[in-house]
Amino acid sequence: MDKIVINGGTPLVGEIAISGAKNSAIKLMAVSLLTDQKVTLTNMPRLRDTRSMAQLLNHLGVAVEDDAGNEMTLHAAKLNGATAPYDLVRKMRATFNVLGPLLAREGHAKVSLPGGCAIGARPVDLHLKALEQLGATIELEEGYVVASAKGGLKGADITFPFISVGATEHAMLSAVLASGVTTLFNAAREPEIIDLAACLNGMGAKITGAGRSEVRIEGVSKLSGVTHSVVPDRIEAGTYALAAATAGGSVRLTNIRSDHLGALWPLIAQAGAKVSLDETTVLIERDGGRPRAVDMETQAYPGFPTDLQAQFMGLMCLADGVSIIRENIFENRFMHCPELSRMGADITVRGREAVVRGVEQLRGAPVMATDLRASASLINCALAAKGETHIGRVYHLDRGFEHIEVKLGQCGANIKRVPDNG
Ligand SMILES: CC(=O)N[C@H]1[C@@H](OP(=O)(O)OP(=O)(O)OC[C@H]2O[C@@H](n3ccc(=O)[nH]c3=O)[C@H](O)[C@@H]2O)O[C@H](CO)[C@@H](O)[C@@H]1O
Ligand SMILES: C=C(OP(=O)(O)O)C(=O)O
Repeated sequence: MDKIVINGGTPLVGEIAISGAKNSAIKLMAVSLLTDQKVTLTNMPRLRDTRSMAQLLNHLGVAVEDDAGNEMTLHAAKLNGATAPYDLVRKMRATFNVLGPLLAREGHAKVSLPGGCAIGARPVDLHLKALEQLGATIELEEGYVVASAKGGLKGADITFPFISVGATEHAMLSAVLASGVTTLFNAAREPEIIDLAACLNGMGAKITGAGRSEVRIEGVSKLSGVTHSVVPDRIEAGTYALAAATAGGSVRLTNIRSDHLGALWPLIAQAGAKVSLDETTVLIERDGGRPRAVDMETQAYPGFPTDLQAQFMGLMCLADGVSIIRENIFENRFMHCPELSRMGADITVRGREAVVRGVEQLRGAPVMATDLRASASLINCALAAKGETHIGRVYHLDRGFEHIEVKLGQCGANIKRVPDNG
């Protein structure tokens, strides 16, 4: 296993090209199960999660051509079966979203309950209820969901009791080949949902309303192949924007969709960094002095993303004042707090809220990555801290950040990956 070593305290200066979105790419890969023709994805990030998804799809019979660059072609001419085993599903969340497509294509499926970051209980009841409403019969057997839809899936009205990104995507992936019309109410509105709909529509699906709370899906009998470019990763972009604000300096991010981070830019500006935006780039500049304390709470899109909560907290650790950070999406997403405290941060967690009293200086320390985005907050704080920080368990980070040492290194960060013999 590797660790990342950062010698902090130098401002970041340079340019970073943002990759395609992990959270879109892995769902787009599952789309390949819905057609016997080729699905080509461009602007694909090269990540541990995309590799894990490719392994699972390959196990199911999908031929995966990966050009070692940023293009991937998936071809499910014929499937090997409809079982997604525990070992291939447990590493991440989105692997579970093969259930609906397998049901739609094969009429039955057996998929292990998923894994993913341990940031809450993360049940899949909404996914299963949606599939049942589409006519599937579902049983739980020894950690597996065993589902069948003998006469095929049938369109239905599905009202989500609260917003779920994964359940919205899963319902869309299942309903595209169902007979009749499906309407989703209280659907998630994340850019990744719009990306998924755009890809499916490019294959002949009839989806309208993606990105709004009400999504209409008119089932079609067949989908064709497609070439689709993955939407830029708003979480990677937000992470590096916050890295520049935390460590100071001047960093330009390219290949972004700045409108996808509408909740972040005003908060970075309130914290004292200069934010200069156009549609596809942003320049973040902060020099001298401490950031200002700003309160923040996470919300479903277009609110502040929970996947940037830890990184925003990293910035607040150095603020002049007290910031209250409220996590509304996941009940256990403060695992980075004790690790940030090792670096000298002053954070008190009270249920869903963290009270962050900014300190003047963070100091390097040995810390441990606890989940994907938590790891990114440790990186950002280590870049700002005085001295050396060793970040263990970087496999979390590798799930979702492409070439992070290279990208930050280009901006002058003193960061390296070394074997962890500890
Ligand atoms: C791979 C991927 O895209 N992951 C993202 C996705 O996760 P994911 O799709 O798992 O997140 P959801 O939007 O589904 O979760 C929101 C909340 O709903 C709960 N819930 C969800 C489904 C369900 O059946 N029952 C239930 O109770 C969850 O535990 C959580 O408290 O959206 C999250 C919220 O933006 C992001 O943090 C994750 O990075
Ligand atoms: C929580 C995340 O991923 P997953 O849903 O796969 O755990 C994430 O991308 O921040």
